Amino acid sequence: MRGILRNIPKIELHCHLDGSVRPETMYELLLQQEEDLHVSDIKEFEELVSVKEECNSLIEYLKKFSYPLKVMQRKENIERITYELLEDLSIQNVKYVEIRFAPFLHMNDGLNFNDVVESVLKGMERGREEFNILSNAILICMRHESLQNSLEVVEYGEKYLGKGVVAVDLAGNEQDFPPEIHKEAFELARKKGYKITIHGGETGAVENISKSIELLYAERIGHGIAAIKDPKVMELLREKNIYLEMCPISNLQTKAVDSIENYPIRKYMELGIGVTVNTDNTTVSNTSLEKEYKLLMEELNFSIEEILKLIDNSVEAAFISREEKETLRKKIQDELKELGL
Ligand SMILES: O=c1[nH]cnc2c1ncn2[C@@H]1O[C@H](CO)[C@@H](O)[C@H]1O
Ligand SMILES: [Zn+2]
Repeated sequence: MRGILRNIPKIELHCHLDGSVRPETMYELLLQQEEDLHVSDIKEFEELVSVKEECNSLIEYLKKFSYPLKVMQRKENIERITYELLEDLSIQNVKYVEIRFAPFLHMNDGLNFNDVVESVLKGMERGREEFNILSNAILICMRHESLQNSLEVVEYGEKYLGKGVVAVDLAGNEQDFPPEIHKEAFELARKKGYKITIHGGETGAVENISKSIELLYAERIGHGIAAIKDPKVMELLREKNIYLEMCPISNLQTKAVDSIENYPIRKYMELGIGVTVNTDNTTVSNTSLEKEYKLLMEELNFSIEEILKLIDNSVEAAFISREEKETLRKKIQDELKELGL
């Protein structure tokens, strides 16, 4: 079974760039910057940059991003990290990925908004040329930042719409910063033609999901774990055909869910809610799509057909045109046929 999971063509819709930096690259760049790491080798460093069993909240999980963000303040590093992520994903047979990042987190040391976005887009372009992997970018507004900050993400990002940027997102500490703070920014994003996905009901209240849909115009929801608590919210997701970007391993680490047995994915599927499976952060969560699928098969008895259905859901939920979806679908089906699936 492992062989099959490794080889099947995959789609990734929820992947944070800063949470998915190769540890070796981070280590090399941190040493170059003469950062004091208090570790003696890469092995110890790897321990530092991903979460352990002891992680007991999203807030703790988010602390891990301080390492990658130290090195992601230079154009060449951002481009390289994007390019390397695409190389890693293409080796895992990921055909299409939406890469998300918060431009303002990369502006602490002299870069401006355009520098950051253009570096990611360059990395994406090189990745497409060399590894034949398609990608688009999602710009993140951070929940703890001001509304003004989110408005600027939307304003400054507009010129990249259709040139690699497709959507905006809201991420960060959900418990303390509800969606409505950023309402105006997402109203503006909708007017400007961005697609919208919002982290909601990850470790926060179930109302954050309905607020993200009704006030922030979310077309997809990141995680959506809390929906299980309210049949009305589940009905809203189903009726509006809003896909969930679920990330099982990350959700276990942040204690969004207490155990895999209680993971609501099957229930959602039975109710007709569109679900997709993603990694969230390959380095911080020390995961891959293969590991996520394997977990579902081993712990929740998913069949290979159900995994393929999840991948097809991701094609459907992707922020690309109908035509692009059909091309992607065809590519996937051709490969599956070759694999005898
Ligand atoms: O699962 C998550 N939930 C909420 N916020 C997250 C998650 N993963 C990463 N980030 C936040 O998004 C920023 C930009 O990528 C990261 O720096 C981190 O603060
Ligand atoms: Zn996320």
